[in-house]
Amino acid sequence: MKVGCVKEIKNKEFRVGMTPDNVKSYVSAGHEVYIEKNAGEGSGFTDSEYEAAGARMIETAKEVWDTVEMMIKVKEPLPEEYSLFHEGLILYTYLHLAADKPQTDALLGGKVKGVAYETLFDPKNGGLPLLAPMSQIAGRLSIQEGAKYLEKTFGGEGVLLAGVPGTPKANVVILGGGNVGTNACKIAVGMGANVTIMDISLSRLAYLDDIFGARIQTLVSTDANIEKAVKEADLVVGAVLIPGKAAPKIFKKKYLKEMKPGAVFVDVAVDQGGCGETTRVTYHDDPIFIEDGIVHYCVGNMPGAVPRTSTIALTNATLNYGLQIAGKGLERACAENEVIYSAINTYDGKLTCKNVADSFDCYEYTDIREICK
Ligand SMILES: NC(=O)C1=CN([C@@H]2O[C@H](COP(=O)(O)OP(=O)(O)OC[C@H]3O[C@@H](n4cnc5c(N)ncnc54)[C@H](O)[C@@H]3O)[C@@H](O)[C@H]2O)C=CC1
Ligand SMILES: CC(=O)C(=O)O
Repeated sequence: MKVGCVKEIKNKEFRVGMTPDNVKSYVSAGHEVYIEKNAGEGSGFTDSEYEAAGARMIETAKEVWDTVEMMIKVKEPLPEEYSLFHEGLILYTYLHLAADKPQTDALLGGKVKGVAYETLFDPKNGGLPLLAPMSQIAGRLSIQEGAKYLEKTFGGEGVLLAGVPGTPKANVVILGGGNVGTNACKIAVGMGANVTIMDISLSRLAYLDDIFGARIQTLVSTDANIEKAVKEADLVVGAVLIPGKAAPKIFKKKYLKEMKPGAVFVDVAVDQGGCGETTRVTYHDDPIFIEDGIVHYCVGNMPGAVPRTSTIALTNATLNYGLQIAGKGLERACAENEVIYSAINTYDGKLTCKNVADSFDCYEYTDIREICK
């Protein structure tokens, strides 16, 4: 198959969909690989490394889009890229459609086979194996960024997470105890903060209680518990997910006025629309805004800040499923490994992810198994 990769065009996005080592794997499997010149620059991969691995380096993104049967990216396509879609193209990337109707319309209209990293569910491989590595990174970064924006000169209340002997430690409240939440917890505990983590899953809370023991407080995520906890919080991390769906708005606007002025809210779940009523998307070059005295950090591509680590971590996970899809074609890859069905969000003009369809009122859901054969 002809597979390829273009330079990401999202604001301050430096990750890339394929490394030179990935290229070697695709070429060894008999595929032709097309890479846009300078695509790997932001992650520290040079054109000559891609060429040595067997890639054909292409001058423009348009030529790559026009040539390939399978495009391997990191972020969702942006409006400037919609006109480059062609019928039957396999687009293997993060899509986050529940937060993006224009993109959903473009993929359906272009009859693109949209294979979304974030909904691929593989119970034998950790649940959401193509989301997990970026969630690990974003979870860890959420505390690093939160600590920075708690500094007075960055607009925060002027509190050090760990405190020092004789002063109170900061209170960190984490909403959602999955991959982002667990990694945020690890760093916050490591930095010496008081950590409270909430989830709707009791079994997840039991797991967190087992691994962190007395160093954290676990609570069921209810409106009452959230309202009580955030009043005392210095840093709140939004880390909830219902795969494919728009995030539930559990961090309410009315809480802001009851919180400490200068407290920070890092909404990692912003890529699924955000779990804060006051969340709006921000970018790395202007990552915060202040509403009702609370600093909001809502960057939808947090791992893009550490692209070398993130590209390697992401492609470690995407390579194996990507090789299955390229090697067998999407249809046979699904038939032989049924977990891949769960990643297909759009196919032949139909919306095939139930949770995405449920997040909108306007699309009919089609069962992918009925049409992808
Ligand atoms: N902004 C960014 O750069 C990045 C954003 N993300 C996003 O972070 C979010 C979380 O991802 P993961 O941790 O990997 O998901 P996950 O599936 O591992 O964990 C989500 C957790 O949220 C819990 N949850 C669901 N509803 C809840 C509620 N009402 N209250 C409390 N907990 C609730 C679930 O039970 C689950 O344990 C996703 O939207 C993901 O796309 C991930 C990586 C990078
Ligand atoms: C998960 C995601 O959207 C990201 O890593 O940018």
